[in-house]
Amino acid sequence: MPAEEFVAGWISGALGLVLGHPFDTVKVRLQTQTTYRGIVDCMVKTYRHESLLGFFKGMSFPIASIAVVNSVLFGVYSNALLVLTATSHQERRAQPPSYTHVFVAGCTGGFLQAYCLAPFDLIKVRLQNQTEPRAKQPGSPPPRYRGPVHCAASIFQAEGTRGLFRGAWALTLRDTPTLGIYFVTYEWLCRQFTPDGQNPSSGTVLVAGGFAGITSWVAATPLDVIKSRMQMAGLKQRAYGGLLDCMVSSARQEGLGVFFRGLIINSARAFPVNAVTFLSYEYLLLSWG
Ligand SMILES: CN(C)C(=N)NCCC[C@H](N)C(=O)O
Repeated sequence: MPAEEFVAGWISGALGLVLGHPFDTVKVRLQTQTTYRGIVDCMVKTYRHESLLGFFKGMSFPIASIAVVNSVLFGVYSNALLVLTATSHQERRAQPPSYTHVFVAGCTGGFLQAYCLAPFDLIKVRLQNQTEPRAKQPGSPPPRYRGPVHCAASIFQAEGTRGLFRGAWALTLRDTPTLGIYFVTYEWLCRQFTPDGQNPSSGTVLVAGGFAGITSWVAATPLDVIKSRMQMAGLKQRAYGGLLDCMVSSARQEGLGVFFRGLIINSARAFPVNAVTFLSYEYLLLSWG
């Protein structure tokens, strides 16, 4: 099993993650809290109340976890294509796989990464939703979680391993098809702008990666909202009876627009994050031969 894809996936994912985390914090807050009037209001309030550091809450854990998550995604995707088409990453420009194979390999990568991602994502969302300033201010209550390890330990103590996988179902449903869409969009755009048999230029990779990110996140947003709400359930809002109950009661209370909360910020974040992720992934694999 070629291992370079796993390492390239890890490094490229980490670069994309740092770039996109401030957008991600605003998105999670808009999806799970009703105190903000929109993106700008959320950004202004976060900055005033918590300074620039507020945008980077909950980032240390994803940085550590991206080693697992993105390397599983890209490593499984590439190795699934190897099984399906008997071609290595280097051979795939000369013998491009069919879009069906790309979709199936993407879904497989998405499905497996979702299970690795679930506990890390839960902790990230819980920490991002703590709006208390970092520096202790007189009269303000201390945040519920002191950091990622404390957050993980508290959830584990209260609810056991199952608690750490809260929202995992919604996450799997979100990521399995949308990662198929992600890789198909990337491949399709690369092929449109690249002569047969050649490697795509850096510009093509940036644009194709960016649009792959946007397309997949547009498709993922409805389940992303549900996933974030289920992860927060039981803390501030009421616990839901399951995924369907969360969907129905969110739609009843807030209208169908609720499924598109965070869509704009998700898309704005997705372009630079995935442009950088794919560019560094392709570059690393090319330079390792
Ligand atoms: C629609 N979904 C779930 C994705 N496209 N997932 C791939 C993640 C890529 C990058 N780390 C990001 O966070 O955008």
